[in-house]
Amino acid sequence: MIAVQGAWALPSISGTLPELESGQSLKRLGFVNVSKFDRVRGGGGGGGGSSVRLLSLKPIKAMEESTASAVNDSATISCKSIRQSSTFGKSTNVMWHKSSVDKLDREKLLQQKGCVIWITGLSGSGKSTLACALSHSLHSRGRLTYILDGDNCRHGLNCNLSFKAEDRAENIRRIGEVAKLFADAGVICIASLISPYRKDRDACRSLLPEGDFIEVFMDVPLEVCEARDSKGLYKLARAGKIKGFTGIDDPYEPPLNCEIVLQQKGKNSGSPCDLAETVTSYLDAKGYLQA
Ligand SMILES: Nc1ncnc2c1ncn2[C@@H]1O[C@H](COP(=O)(O)OS(=O)(=O)O)[C@@H](OP(=O)(O)O)[C@H]1O
Ligand SMILES: Nc1ncnc2c1ncn2[C@@H]1O[C@H](COP(=O)(O)OP(=O)(O)O)[C@@H](O)[C@H]1O
Repeated sequence: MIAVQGAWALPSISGTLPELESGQSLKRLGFVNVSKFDRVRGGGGGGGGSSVRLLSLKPIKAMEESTASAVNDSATISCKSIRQSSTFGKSTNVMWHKSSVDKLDREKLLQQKGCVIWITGLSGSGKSTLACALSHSLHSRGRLTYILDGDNCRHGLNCNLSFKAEDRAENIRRIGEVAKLFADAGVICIASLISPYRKDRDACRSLLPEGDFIEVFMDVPLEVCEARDSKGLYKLARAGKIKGFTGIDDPYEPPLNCEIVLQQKGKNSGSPCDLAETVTSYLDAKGYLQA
């Protein structure tokens, strides 16, 4: 059992050996890099087990100093903030805070590399189905994934956005930013949304380090998507009951140079599991399935 009091003020962190001695549990909590502890015997438990405590940690105030840290021998907790404030869009006087636990630490813990798999294509091209098959396949191999589905995100995060071009752009920008956070967390993030405009997808790509944005194009002809029409939306669009439907009276710009193209032209052009396997093999070959 580990007890940690207060997120910024950490008067004591205690636990039992060998949990704490290995540092694993604390690392999992994301607070400290620990190599040495003060040991406290007994403590009224009667079980004779050792317990370990980090003593004399000073409270950290994140905003006050450029580097706030609490040191006890070799145990250090730190939170660095860049002193110079900046402006981002409408956010003025904002500062970046850097934690002592970084992406590499999290990737080591998860034994994988965080990245974004961006699945783009027409409605009905199989984006959501591939996202689910891929997530299932990776999960069964012990890899942590998370799906950001366009349809699903429009139920909450993006419920104030329509399908006009600037709202689609904002939808994609937000999902791109969230996907970036997931990748930074070490997660294999699967974003599945039409994302019809090249420049919006490229903007999301530019948020990530080289190689970490893997664009997957569901290359499925409109006729095939329309024949599937699993939600009946093409029928409504053809009847003029939905305006600005992608592929009917709204544009879709296919990628020019993406990492993976999944073509489904004929009837037997690959089951969702086959398609997921293609993506998994790519991730494996590029080293994303190990730390
Ligand atoms: N006008 C119009 N055009 C396209 N799609 C429409 C539209 N209106 C509603 N829908 C439904 O919304 C889903 C697409 O949402 P996305 O967030 O992926 O779209 S976008 O990336 O912002 O273009 C899409 O889901 P998928 O079929 O899974 O692609 C549709 O169910
Ligand atoms: N690889 C595939 N082969 C044949 N049918 C598929 C495949 N992937 C998806 N489908 C079917 O196509 C329809 C649309 O799939 P869906 O994943 O909802 O597409 P999207 O998310 O792009 O709108 C569903 O009925 C689904 O069962």
